[in-house]
Amino acid sequence: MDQRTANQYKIEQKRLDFVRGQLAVAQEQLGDTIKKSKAKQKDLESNFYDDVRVKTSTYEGQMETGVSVRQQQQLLTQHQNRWQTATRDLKTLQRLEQNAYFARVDLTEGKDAALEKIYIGLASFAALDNADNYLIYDWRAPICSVYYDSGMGTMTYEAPMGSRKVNVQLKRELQVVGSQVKLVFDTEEAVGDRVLLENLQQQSNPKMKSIVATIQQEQNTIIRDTKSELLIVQGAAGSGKTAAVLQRVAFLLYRYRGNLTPGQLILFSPNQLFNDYISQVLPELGEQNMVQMTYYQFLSRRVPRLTIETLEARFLNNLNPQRAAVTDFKNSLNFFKLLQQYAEQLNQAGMDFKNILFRGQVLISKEQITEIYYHFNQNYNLHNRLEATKSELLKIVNRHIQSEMKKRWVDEKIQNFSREEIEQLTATAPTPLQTEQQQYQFLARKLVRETFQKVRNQIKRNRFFNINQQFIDFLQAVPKLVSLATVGLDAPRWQQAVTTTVRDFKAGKISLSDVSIYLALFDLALGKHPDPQMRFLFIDEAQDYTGFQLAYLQWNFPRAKFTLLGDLNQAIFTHESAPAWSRELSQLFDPATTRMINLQKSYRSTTEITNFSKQLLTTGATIESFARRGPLPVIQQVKSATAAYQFLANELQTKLQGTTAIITKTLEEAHVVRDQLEACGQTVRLIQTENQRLTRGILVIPAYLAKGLEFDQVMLWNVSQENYPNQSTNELVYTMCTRAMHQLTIISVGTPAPAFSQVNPDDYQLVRE
Ligand SMILES: Nc1ncnc2c1ncn2[C@@H]1O[C@H](COP(=O)(O)OP(=O)(O)OP(=O)(O)O)[C@@H](O)[C@H]1O
Repeated sequence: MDQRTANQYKIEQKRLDFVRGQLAVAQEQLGDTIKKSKAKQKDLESNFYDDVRVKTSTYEGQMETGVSVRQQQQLLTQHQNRWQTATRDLKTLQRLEQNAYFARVDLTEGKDAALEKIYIGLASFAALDNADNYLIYDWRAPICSVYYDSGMGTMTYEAPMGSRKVNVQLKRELQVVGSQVKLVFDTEEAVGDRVLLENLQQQSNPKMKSIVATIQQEQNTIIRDTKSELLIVQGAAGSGKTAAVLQRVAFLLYRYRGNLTPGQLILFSPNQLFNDYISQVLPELGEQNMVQMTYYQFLSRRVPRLTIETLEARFLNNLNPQRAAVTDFKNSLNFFKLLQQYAEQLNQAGMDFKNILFRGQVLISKEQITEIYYHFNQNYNLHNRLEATKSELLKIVNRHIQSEMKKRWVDEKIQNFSREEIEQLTATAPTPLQTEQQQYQFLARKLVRETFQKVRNQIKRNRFFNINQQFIDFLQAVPKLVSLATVGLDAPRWQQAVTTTVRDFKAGKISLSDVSIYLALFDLALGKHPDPQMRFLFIDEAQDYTGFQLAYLQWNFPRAKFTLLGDLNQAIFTHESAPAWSRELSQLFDPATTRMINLQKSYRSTTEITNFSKQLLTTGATIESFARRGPLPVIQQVKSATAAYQFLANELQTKLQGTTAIITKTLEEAHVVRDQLEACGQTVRLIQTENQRLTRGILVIPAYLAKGLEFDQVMLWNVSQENYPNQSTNELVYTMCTRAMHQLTIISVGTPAPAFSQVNPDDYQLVRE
């Protein structure tokens, strides 16, 4: 270390010592506040009524008592809030104590201004004697943006009041662990490759980590965007789309703090395993997780009685190259528009209702309901029409009470009541029941009212709307609404598809495309108001969403700004309609407020793995790898399945560390591989549902569950010509290969898949048995 560098270390160490000193005092003060406020709260609670002036004999006395109780409660809440806030702040300081900051930027803002030294960390911390003197800046503070943007000298950053100009004179990476400055490194660039490389070389973890210290410039743009209604992040596998969006959530919560809660941000993720994988990132940054769910969960919680096609079934169906034109049509944005058009027409005619029953008899017939529904004038919209109908229906139910009271079943029930039961039931009578006649009337009314309550609830919950029939009616009506020829279909083909859907539906089964249609129809026909609260919506692996689904989400969350993360090269479910995806988006969102950011650098895998994988794609040329080296991918060609298992078992026993995934095409294959490896004496864990947890060690996992995840070593099971015969599976092979961080081994029983013939033979090692 030269003298200059040694001096820099000394200066930084001295400053760190100072900051840690302040942190220690601040922690002590907070600890004190917590102790005192808790004690005060306890004291107030135990003496609550002693301290309240209780006077109840006069009206003034009662008023005074009320005021006194309220004051006492306010005091209690104040103390409670105080220690809760202090506890939260203390946690932040404890995090800073472990890692005070990770970067420094020296800059001047405005002519003749003094040089400012900005230290960037996970949270802000001000000097004890001067609240305006920030010793540490939160990485999300507007000024910190210049650290992540490239270059030095004059730069601008976006502050809430507009753009600000600064002159950046120094960018310094710092590695601080507890009380020690471990690394000081000046860089001219944005975030130097050195720390990034060091981070990426580490072994993977079953939980994703935050990347605040090494956010790259394009990622910074994604994180800090507040203007776009639609932000599309198209990026290669491993380019940090997911990482960036999680930091974006943290940024938004900071930027709009006080006005935005984690419950107003929703992330749609590819599967439950992925949710588990990313679950620690936000807590690590001191924020709570946003709402997280899969699209499947979003729908299935509303249709508990229907069995929706599973992720696996959907994947297997889509592997079939003969993908029905019908499904493509149903998945399109146009189909959503058709549905809207159909729902609009329901204002004039065509709503399907069910009879409202009471004790097995028709109380209000569907014809009667239809008549009521359509007798309101043209100005009613679907929502008002329904509400008005409901209140009419409730009135009718009430009118039935009088006649129902005279029915035999009522009389029989009352005659069978015991003395105690009668006493109990009449205890709530508002006026004394003088005669037996009065008592009888009271009981009969009560009985009938209670029995009608179920009917009332059904009305309130729209149970008289026959959604199942409406859904079938809609499918039948489609040929009248659109010329099937324009979407590459004809009447017999459509009819056949409808028959299959109806048959499955009657058996309680429904596909993922159909369930979206079913629920959208339910919402539209009933004029449901969408959710106005959600402010930001994120979709990971958005390339797997159909135009219909995106339109339905937009309809559901009309106030939310959308961020879509996708890699059109990894469209596992909808690959053939990938180009349609972007076209449909431009119809859903105003292009003027849409921004598209392309991430081309892949951070996950070594240069060797990235170079290899990108050649599997015709469009892969633009993907760059981050300069991290490793061994060449290996294609191991063996003669038989037995030899393949033997090879796999040997490999697993020798050189593996960290996480290893054996990725198979289907779940069925995963079962076989697990059983065979166990027969060879190797312990492995099978991931067969998305509800399992990821752990270290060796996992066997089908491709569709490995989406979005990463592992130190990846072994692809049997990517042979036989198993992956054509081009349509190239994207799947690409997705599987790009799960590997350090090492990739591909096993093939017999000739490897044709996908590999596109790859330069120098970029992998072919080992033949
Ligand atoms: N700026 C960064 N600093 C450090 N690590 C990063 C950075 N960007 C990405 N990474 C790491 O690269 C890996 C891949 O990132 P991520 O999973 O976000 O990529 P992705 O684009 O969502 O990938 P895929 O589409 O394949 O799911 C992760 O381990 C992530 O932590």
